[in-house]
This record gives sequence, C-alpha cells and structure tokens, in this order.
Amino acid sequence: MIEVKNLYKSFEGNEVLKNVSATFENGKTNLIIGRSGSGKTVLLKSILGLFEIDKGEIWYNDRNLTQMGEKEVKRMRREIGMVFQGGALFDSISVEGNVRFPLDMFTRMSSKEKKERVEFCLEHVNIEKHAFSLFPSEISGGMQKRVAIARAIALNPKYLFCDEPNSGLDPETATVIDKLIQSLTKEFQMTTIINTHDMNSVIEIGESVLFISKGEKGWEGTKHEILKTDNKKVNDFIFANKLYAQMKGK
Ligand SMILES: Nc1ncnc2c1ncn2[C@@H]1O[C@H](COP(=O)(O)OP(=O)(O)OP(=O)(O)O)[C@@H](O)[C@H]1O
Repeated sequence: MIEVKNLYKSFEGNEVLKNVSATFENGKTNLIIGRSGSGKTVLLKSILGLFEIDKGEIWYNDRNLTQMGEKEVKRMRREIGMVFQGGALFDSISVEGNVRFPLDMFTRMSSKEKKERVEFCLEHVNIEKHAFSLFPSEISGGMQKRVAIARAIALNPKYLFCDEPNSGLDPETATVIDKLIQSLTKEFQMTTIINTHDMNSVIEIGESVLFISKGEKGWEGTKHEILKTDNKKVNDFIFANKLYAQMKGK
C-alpha cells in the first residue's frame, strides 16, 4: 500500500500540488486521472521520490519516504517497476535483452536463473518464444508495451508505476494492455498506480480512481461511482468524451 498525506509541491512559487491525500491499495489498479497540466505526473514523480516535496508524507507500507536517506531510497526503488509512456525500450537490444537488463544491473543471478526469469516474465505477458530475439523495431506497438511490462516486473516489484501505459495504441490493444496490468497486479499483489487520461481505462480497470483538478484532489471513487457522481469537475472531464456523456445520459 502507498499512502500520500497532505502533499504540497510547488516550483518557484507556482503551487502545483495542494494538500493531496490518497491511499493506493495493493492488489488493485489505482488510477490517477485529470486534465493535461493538472499535476498527475508531478504527483507520480513525487511519490517516486524524484521531486522533493514541500510538505506532507509519502508512505510505502510502514516506510516514510520523506524520512529516508539516499541509500534507503535507492534500495526501495528496486522494489518499484516502471512502465514509461511510449514503452522506452532500448532499441539496440533484443526483446529478451530488454527484460534481462534490470537483472544484469541489480542482481547476482546466474545466467541460467536470468534466462528462466526472462522467460517467466515474457510468458506472463504472452510474448511467444520466437519473438524473444527480435528487436523492438521488429514488433508491434502493443507487443512493445507488453515487453516494457515484462521488464517492469522482472525484479518482482511490490509497486508498479505506469505513466500513460496505453498511449498510442488502438482502443482494442489498449484494453488488452490495461487488462494485462490488472491481472499481473492481482497475481503478484502489487500496488499499481497508473496515470492516464483515458476514460476507457477508467471504465475497464478503475478499481480506485483519483481525480486531480488543478493540483487538488477533485474526487475519488470507483469506476462504478464515476458514472453516477454529481461532481461537476469530474463530469466536465467525462463529458469531454461524448460516448461517456451518452452513458451518463447527458
Ligand atoms: N520540473 C518542473 N518545473 C516546473 N514546473 C513544472 C515541472 N514539472 C511540471 N511542472 C508544472 O506542473 C504543472 C503540472 O504538470 P504535470 O506534468 O504534472 O501535468 P499532467 O497532469 O501530468 O499533464 P499531462 O496529462 O499533460 O501529462 C504544469 O503546470 C507544469 O508546467
């Protein structure tokens, strides 16, 4: 579980996050949604410890990130898997090389152990063996995202952070990726936080949804509650997508 308490973050006097509190439970897909510029990425990076916050607390289970020393933060980051926007695979390394990369960097596993772990992760994201030796440019966008997810879970993380994991994908493939993240979250009981503006993702996997509006917590609830809420800011966000406006009968 990750807990954020009364978090404030500003850049040169520009207050970007104001008094944000939220709980992200493990075994659940926790979504952070909001308009462009609302502060989602700053919140994610603050939780990751990439930004120093002005005020507040960030708890990883019983560990307070804001009280940790540099070494402890580094150690804890190894418990975090990241899926970056666009996948961010290494172009010059094969599919299996990309997944092996964190194992080479952070473990003392034998070659055989690494091979087995790479296979395990790639099989879990439904990449077939014949694709293991291909390069990122030789596989589809959806496959690239799956490889990026396999790489993110290689070190068996407790926490999984995904920044717009299905951007640039067609809606069907995007749903496959969303569902894959959800099933891995359940199987490995990770605390998963996903930044997205995609209402399809909200409806598919929004077990817990945090809506950020101009740096403040605007609303929180589930995918079922979001279609029933009277919160004006949430509705304005949803109604920007005509399909969901229809679903809400507006
Ligand atoms: N390193 C930084 N220095 C100064 N200001 C920043 C920095 N990072 C973000 N901001 C500001 O913080 C605000 C929120 O940005 P943020 O990237 O969190 O938005 P977002 O909700 O993730 O948007 P998008 O959905 O478009 O990615 C913006 O006004 C942005 O200019």
